[in-house]
Amino acid sequence: MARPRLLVVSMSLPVTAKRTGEESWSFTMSPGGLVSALLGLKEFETKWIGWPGVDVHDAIGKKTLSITLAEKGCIPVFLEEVCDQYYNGYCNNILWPIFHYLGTPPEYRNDATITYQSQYDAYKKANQIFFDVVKEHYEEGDVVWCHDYHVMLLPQYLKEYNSKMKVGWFLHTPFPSSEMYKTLPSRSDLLRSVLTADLVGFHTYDFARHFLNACMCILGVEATSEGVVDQGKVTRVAVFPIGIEPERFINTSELSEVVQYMKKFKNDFGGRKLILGVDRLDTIKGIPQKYQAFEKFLEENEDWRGKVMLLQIAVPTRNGIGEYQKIKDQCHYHVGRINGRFGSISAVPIIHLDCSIDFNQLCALYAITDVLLVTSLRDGMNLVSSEFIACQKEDKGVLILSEFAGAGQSLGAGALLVNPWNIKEVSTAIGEALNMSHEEKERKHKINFQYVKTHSTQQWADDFMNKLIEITTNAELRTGKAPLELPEHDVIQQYSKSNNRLLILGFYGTLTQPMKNQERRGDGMNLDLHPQNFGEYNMWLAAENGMFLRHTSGEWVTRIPEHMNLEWIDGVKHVFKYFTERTPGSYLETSETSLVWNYEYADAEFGRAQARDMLQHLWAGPISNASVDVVRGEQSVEVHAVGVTKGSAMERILGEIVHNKSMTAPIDYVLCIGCFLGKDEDVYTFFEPELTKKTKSPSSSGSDSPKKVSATIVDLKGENYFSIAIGQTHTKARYFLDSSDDVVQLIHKLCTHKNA
Ligand SMILES: O=P(O)(O)OC[C@H]1O[C@H](O[C@H]2O[C@H](CO)[C@@H](O)[C@H](O)[C@H]2O)[C@H](O)[C@@H](O)[C@@H]1O
Ligand SMILES: O=c1ccn([C@@H]2O[C@H](COP(=O)(O)OP(=O)(O)O)[C@@H](O)[C@H]2O)c(=O)[nH]1
Repeated sequence: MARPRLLVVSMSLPVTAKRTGEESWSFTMSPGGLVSALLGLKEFETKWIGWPGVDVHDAIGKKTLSITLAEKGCIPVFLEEVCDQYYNGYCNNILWPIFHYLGTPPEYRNDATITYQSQYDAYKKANQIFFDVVKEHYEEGDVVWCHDYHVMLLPQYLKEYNSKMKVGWFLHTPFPSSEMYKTLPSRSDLLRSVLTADLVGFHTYDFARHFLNACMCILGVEATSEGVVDQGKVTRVAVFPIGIEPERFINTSELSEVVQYMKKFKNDFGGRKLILGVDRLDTIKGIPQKYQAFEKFLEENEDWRGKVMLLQIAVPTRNGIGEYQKIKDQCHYHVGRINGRFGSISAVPIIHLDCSIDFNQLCALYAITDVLLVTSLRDGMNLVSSEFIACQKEDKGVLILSEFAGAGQSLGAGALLVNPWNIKEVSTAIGEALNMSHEEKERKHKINFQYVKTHSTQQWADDFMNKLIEITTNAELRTGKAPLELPEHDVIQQYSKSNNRLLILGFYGTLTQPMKNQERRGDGMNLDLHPQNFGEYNMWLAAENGMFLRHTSGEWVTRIPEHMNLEWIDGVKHVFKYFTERTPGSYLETSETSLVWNYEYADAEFGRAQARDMLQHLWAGPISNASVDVVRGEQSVEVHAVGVTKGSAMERILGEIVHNKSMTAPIDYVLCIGCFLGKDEDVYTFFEPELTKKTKSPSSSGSDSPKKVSATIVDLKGENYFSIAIGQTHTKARYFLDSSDDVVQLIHKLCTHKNA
């Protein structure tokens, strides 16, 4: 299959432009791992849309820059006056610290024009500008891949413009715990927008889990292992750890120019062991902590003084932000102090460079490094670690890696993992690395080299794109369209023509109004699915997702599958009871396979807050390893065994009904109406295989026979099957009805027609 064209959208283009004349431009590579990684995307026809790193206000400038960038496959986004409050403000002074657990910054107090709101407005405006550029260049079939926290509103703008666009969003930073994320004032808008994408990707499982948790706690939507389900729409959430382009580093480190650099540097360093740090000069990289740990090491290991040095490449970044200027001063302070303390006339222990370096020199440094020291306080991935591994030569170095970098999960096995806040621990790790045996270094390197070689950036992009294409293609095949208006005439016609009819009706929201507090409190009606409410009808009642079944004239029978693990129930009940006692008006509904905590009669705001806390307790405790689904209802939290869906119960229910009814003719009419959660929508597709096959005799149950229902039981073709969702725009049902009133009217018409 031909690969679609890829529109990559990120804040920064891979090159930063500098004006050299009225119509001329020069370029340097933009800093950071995102750019390094995406430059490795070779197998897609790609256009890259982003900010060129410079403000351009005149028409000639914009035109000439656009033409020059087009030769590099890049399309500029001119952010002009919003740039400062957008990039330095909302993105890097609000989102970045929150996403990296550095806290929520207070509003600026010394400039009334820079407020939280003004920065968020700039963020919205900038995302709108990105959208305008994508819209201008989008061609049908393109995949739009949005990158990072700078463009969280873009998926929504794109989908509102064209719901068929294939849109992915990938976050390169950590996604913080929901406790941290929920401090962000615009938390809901950003989540809702991201959820409009078809696929949402993260570097690690932790980040994905935090995101799902935030969606559940803040938006109250259902989160499953597949992603987020909201009003029937599923947003897939998955993990794609990024890599590097290993060949680029391996090959470069073999160039003769690089070998020359290696010799030169070794000579310059005078035989001392080299500890290397390569980071953007960012608050998250823990550079002051690194210096303190090195100082501690020198303090406690007199023998090593003069025999080891730390070279820190501190790549300039985000100079317009006060915090970044402060961190520079802090680093300089530590370097001066430590060099003063442990330096000699011939050498100082730390070399700190406030600049980026040439790629060949970087590879040469990686190749001769004895210890790469990564002390990020938080880091999405940290590609420097992988680059170092790729460049290593015969005499292997050791990777000391912060456990708070995403890379810790991938490269931890071949590294010394440290907590960068624990100065003593990092200092000890430095000693361990410097004293490590050759064999141990080889062993560790081998593990990581294997990983780095096989998890390339190309692989990462392929995985993400393949998943995105698979999801969007399947979605097209599965429904291809929104549900249709119900052809009422056909429903009635087919009903009257048929001999053996099956009507499957949901209860809450289908036969009842969706209930709000006041309504239920007011009328005092008992709306439980209780046989006494249906006693006069000849029908079957299924409760608890089909786990219990009875005819109105009979007794309840249990249909719990054997081997269903229900060990989690006691622990969950304990947590539910705790919250019931502390939330006036809430109550607990228990059953054999599920537990529901309902706060519909509690104070709405407090109930929601309690539900959020309860979910945290559940995830951390009783359900952390259990096979359960957690369903967050509008005013309830439900926990039930995995796989307990209405569709999976259909087979059992049907078997029971058929058995009891001693059916002679196959079912030739099915009407299935409901207002179900996403996971229960399989009830609509349960009969679908029947529609595509011819009715077979009981003896011809060959391998192509649908597994679910015997051919003698059901005879459906398509025109006599109607699946109907109430009030859902994304659904597996074929048709929709607006409300339960419509359901009642429809049933009424079927009855009168029959009786006429
Ligand atoms: O463009 P800047 O503001 O100078 O920032 C540079 C990039 O920093 C961040 O990089 C992240 O992406 C890397 C690759 O996935 C990852 O390894 C690293 O841990 C992250 O910090 C930022 O997310 C990018 O958008 C910036 O371009
Ligand atoms: O002078 C330099 C030194 C390093 N890098 C690159 O910057 C990236 C840093 O990526 P990482 O994922 O480690 O962290 P980020 O800066 O994205 O937070 C790596 O690809 C480095 O090769 C750079 O552009 N210039």
